[in-house]
Amino acid sequence: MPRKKTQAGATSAPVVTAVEMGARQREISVSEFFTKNRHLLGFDNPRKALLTCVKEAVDNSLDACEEAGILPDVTVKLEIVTAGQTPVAPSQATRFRITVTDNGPGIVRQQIPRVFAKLLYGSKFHRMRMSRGQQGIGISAAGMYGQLTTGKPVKVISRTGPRAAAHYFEVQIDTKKNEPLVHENKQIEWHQPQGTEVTLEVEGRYQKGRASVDEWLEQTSIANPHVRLIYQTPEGETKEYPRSYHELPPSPREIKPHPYGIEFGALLKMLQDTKSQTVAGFLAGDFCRVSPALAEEMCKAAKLSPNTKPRDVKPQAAEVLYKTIQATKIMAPPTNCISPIGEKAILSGLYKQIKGEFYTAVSRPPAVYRGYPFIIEAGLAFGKGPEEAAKPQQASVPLAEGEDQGHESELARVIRYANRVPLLYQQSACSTFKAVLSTTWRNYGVTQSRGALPAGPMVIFVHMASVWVPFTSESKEAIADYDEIQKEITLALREAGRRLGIFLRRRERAASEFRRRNIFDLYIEEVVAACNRLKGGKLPTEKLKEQLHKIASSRTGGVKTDEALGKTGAGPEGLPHSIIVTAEGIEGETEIAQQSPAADAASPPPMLADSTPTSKSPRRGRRVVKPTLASAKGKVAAKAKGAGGQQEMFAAEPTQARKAAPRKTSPRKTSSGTARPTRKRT
Ligand SMILES: Nc1ncnc2c1ncn2[C@@H]1O[C@H](COP(=O)(O)OP(=O)(O)OP(=O)(O)O)[C@@H](O)[C@H]1O
Repeated sequence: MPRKKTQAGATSAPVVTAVEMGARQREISVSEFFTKNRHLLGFDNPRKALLTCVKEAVDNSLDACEEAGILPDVTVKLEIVTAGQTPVAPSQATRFRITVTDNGPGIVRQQIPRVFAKLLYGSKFHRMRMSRGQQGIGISAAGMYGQLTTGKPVKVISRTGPRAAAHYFEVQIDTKKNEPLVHENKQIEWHQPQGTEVTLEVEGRYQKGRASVDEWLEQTSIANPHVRLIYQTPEGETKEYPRSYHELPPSPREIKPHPYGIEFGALLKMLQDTKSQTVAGFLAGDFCRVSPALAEEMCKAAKLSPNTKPRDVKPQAAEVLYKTIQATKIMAPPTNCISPIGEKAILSGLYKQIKGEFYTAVSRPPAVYRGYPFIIEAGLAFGKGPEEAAKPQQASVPLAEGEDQGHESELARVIRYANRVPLLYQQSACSTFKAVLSTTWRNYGVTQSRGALPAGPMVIFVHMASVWVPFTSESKEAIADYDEIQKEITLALREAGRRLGIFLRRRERAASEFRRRNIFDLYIEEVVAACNRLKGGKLPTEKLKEQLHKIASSRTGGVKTDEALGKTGAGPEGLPHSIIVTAEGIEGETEIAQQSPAADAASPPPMLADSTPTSKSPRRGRRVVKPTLASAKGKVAAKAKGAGGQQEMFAAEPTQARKAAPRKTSPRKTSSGTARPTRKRT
């Protein structure tokens, strides 16, 4: 190799000629690229890699079930793989076997090798329809990671129906070619009539807490209350997240691209690829919201004959057409391609998983970014639950001026979702998190330091549903900061915050009125006795007492105070899609709160309550709710029929409007078969 001499006479590094450089040029396969850059796919450290593998497999199972119209039953099993016989503690283990089984439609035999061992191969990338998966990378990347770290192939069992045979495959990726290598392919006996089971062996680390597999599954259950999820932890524990919503989300429709959403290059490509014979036909047929009349109008404005063959349109004419399209008023894209979670299901999920005193949910109307329709949803769970709230405050040291109570300094927790999938990493890069920070929570009665999260026992839920979620990277961890998206999230959070503000203000006012009333009530006995003495014992004391109690009540807010404190069973007035939990019972969307136990009755005993709760969101587990009464306005109250029983009885009981149902404690079986008392609200 020629070496150049520097001016000082020393020999420099070898010089390479263009020919030599040319000889080194090589195509890079997508698998090779992602092998080197696996951090881009969420495999940057063993703990995160374990989560990414679970996430990709579960997302696919849920997508497949929903698309096939099947209520998903998904099992996730994490097992420790040891080299020798000595058992290893889960936190010390470095290798895991992940098995995810679903009851979905299965995968046809011919497709299995490419689905699991070829990057950028999938059914979702090219269509405009909401789904968890988008890119066609996820599960094959997880398989590739397993292959890279343990050398083991992906094992797949799939069956497309009870009459079809179950097929077992072992596949790996040929990373040089990005093509599958099939090591095993046979028919087997499988106990499931239909579905798919994927087994991956990977290097990983299991640690509970924030951004763990446990947290991800818990959050998945919040946003997907129609899913029944069973999780077998590496510790050998089985947790079940029961189905609390028995309807599938409405199936999203596939739509065509909106003209505003495409870039010039994409238009050129579409003109070449279209099956339409004329430009007008192309515009009306290949885009949504373009009628034949509008297509003709656009052609006219672009000075292009509507009958021109699309392939004959020259780049210059195409550019004029592109500008014309952008300048034309076109209806926003249809939104039936998106399936939001919905206020009821969000409330149900939050109520099921998080102990609190106030819950609310907001679904915004559809909006559009870059031609892609999207919907933002927000939810709030506030408080620690009435049991915690009722606990006597610890004798505390007097607070200095401006100093907060202990729980006040606890920051809110934000749980983020994209197309129903929890996002656990890169929080600060996410548009949802930025919107939470920029919301002025002080306006809603919550303390907040400048540029910080609001303080208090609060969980803030944000969901973006779209046909294409703009993630900041292929690992799909944070949503990019488009102005339209940011604005919608802010509006949803403001509405949820406004409702929280109403609840807090009302509760504060009512509590102080109630204290005042108690003081009046205390003196009524004394006053009546004194008056009676003055009148020589001839006073109708009971009547006077009753009158004085009435006055005390009306002077301290009357029924309104009782309502705000949850003492009447009336719903939270002026707070739509909300639940208020008080020591007396629940108010508002009581039907939602009742759905969990009903669901439980249909499925084996859940073990959720047995799992360790996270510090800021203690899990509710299964709870028997005993809402009190229907208000005189005809609001319904739910009757609990006993522990774990079906709780579908909703009856309007206007006559009982002031009688609180007695609450009992009844024993209930846990998953392990031991009796556990149900929660008692009083
Ligand atoms: N359990 C399953 N049941 C049915 N089909 C499946 C299952 N798992 C994967 N598939 C099919 O395999 C394809 C590839 O899955 P993969 O996870 O690689 O990509 P994706 O889900 O399309 O997108 P992303 O990379 O964003 O996750 C899916 O599009 C789906 O059609």
